[in-house]
Amino acid sequence: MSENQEQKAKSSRSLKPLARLNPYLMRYRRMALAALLFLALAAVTTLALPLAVRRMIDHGMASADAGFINKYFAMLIVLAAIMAISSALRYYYVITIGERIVSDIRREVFDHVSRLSPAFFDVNQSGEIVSRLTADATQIKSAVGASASVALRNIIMCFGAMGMMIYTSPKLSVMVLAAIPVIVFPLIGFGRSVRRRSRAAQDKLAEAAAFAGESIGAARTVQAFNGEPAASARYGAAVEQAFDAARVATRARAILTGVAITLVFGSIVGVLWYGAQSVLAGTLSAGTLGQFLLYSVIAASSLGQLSEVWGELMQAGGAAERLTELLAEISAVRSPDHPKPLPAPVRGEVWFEGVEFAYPSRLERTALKGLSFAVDAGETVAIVGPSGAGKSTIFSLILRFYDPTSGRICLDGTDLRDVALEGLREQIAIVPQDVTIFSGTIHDNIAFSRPGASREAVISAARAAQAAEFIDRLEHGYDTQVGERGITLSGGQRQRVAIARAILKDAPVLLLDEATSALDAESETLVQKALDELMKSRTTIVIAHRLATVLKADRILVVDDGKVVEQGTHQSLIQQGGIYARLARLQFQTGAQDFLAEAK
Ligand SMILES: Nc1ncnc2c1ncn2[C@@H]1O[C@H](COP(=O)(O)OP(=O)(O)OP(=O)(O)O)[C@@H](O)[C@H]1O
Repeated sequence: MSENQEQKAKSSRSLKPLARLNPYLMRYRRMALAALLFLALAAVTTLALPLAVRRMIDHGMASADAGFINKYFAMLIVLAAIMAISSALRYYYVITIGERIVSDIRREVFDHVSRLSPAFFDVNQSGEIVSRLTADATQIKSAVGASASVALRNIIMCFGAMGMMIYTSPKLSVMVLAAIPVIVFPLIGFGRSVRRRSRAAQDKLAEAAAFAGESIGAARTVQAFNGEPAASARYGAAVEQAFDAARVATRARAILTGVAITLVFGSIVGVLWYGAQSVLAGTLSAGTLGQFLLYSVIAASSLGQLSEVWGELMQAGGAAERLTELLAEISAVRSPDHPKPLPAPVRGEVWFEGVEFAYPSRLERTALKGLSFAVDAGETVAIVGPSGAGKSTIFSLILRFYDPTSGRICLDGTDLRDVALEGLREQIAIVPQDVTIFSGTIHDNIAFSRPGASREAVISAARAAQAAEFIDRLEHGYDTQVGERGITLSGGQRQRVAIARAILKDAPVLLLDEATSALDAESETLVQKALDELMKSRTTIVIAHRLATVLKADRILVVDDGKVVEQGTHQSLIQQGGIYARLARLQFQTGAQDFLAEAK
């Protein structure tokens, strides 16, 4: 067991994690109080019933007084009505609070997780997080909504009935009370082990869900490699593991229930036998024994129900623990408490000064090793270098997905760590290699970079990005559904949507990761035209894969093994005959060879 798991196991031996739900409950104080009030009212009316029964047996029936019996039956009806109304209201308030709290938790966890820095997502599977949002949240809902109220009602009933038992017959009660430790201690022990096992089952389920999400998301790749049997086997094994864990948890709960009922009813039967002897001996009235009997049945069934929901509450404790763990996760990258303002408007100078960086998930390998360069406002700089040199890492650091281990990165002379995160990212537009298209309309996808943008603004960005023409040809134009639940766009179309997004954002700094996949000649021309438009009059840093791009750049930075190893224009670098010349020959293929031929 890893240290982390051990810690989790240790902390999962109590109901304490449920206390983490308190702040949420406090938000709905009034509703909670109302629920508590009706809960108590329903319990008290239930507890009043046996009193009526005794009086009826001892007075009404013994003396065959019809008027007395009628009066009592009328009272019973009133009691039943109070019980019915208060039970209905309790149900309404309790379930509503449960739903409300879980909606709040879901929103908060999602808000929090979506703001965590990418370092978190490097080591956590997205499917597992989604499973926590759905399965764990649902468990909390049933706990807060149902189990907690059942538990509370039964605690009130149990104590109330026990009090009334003592009032009815102290002697019989002493015997019952003596049996209680025998009943309660084993239950507590069992309850703990149930909770531990439930957490294990939920963990296994989350693992299975994570794998399913990954595999279904990559269905094409899986099918292309005939990977379905392997994926099915892996998912099947994960589901079976989850089942095994759930069965172990269920077995523990079943034993818990059985043991509880045996202990409780065994003790009651023993005590009643003694009571029956007392009635025969004339030391106890039949009505009193009846009353005692009813109270002990109420106390026992409350205990029985309590032991059942106890397990559920423990499960919910596990779920609350897992969700609050997510909420306690602190983002590695945060806005400073007192952010420095950036100049308005931002000019767009980007400096790297002796930047060292290792990914938090791979600290042993330094990705950037003292990287320094400066990009002037409005300049276009192309970054080239072999695979794994650290080019994408540079982009991640400019966007402040991670902070450098040492050295600093500045925008217009201000260290990125001193600037508000949102303010920084407002100044940067990115066109990534793999464009994410969200499910929604084309309009929404372009306006993603500027929510609330007008239709005119979106259309003009699409025009500038050479995307308007293909959008106009779609059946519903800008309102066409794309992404997961809509049509699929081609590689070139996706890129132009991404460029339109960047044009609409109109930020002073542009990060452009050129697609490596070859587009057909027509798309290529269109994408190039769109990019030319986008790069106009702003600082552009481009991870270049095309000859046309490096030729147009004001300067080329050659990055290798986390450092800038050469700088200059295409021509000067070719003449140096270093890494760039070699890369250019390989990377830019025929285009470069033509160029080299021309240069000679
Ligand atoms: N999220 C990550 N976590 C851990 N290591 C990473 C992560 N992303 C990249 N790396 C590692 O950091 C190094 C630099 O990667 P980077 O993606 O910056 O290279 P690149 O020059 O962009 O390569 P390519 O041209 O192939 O995209 C590589 O060794 C890579 O394995």
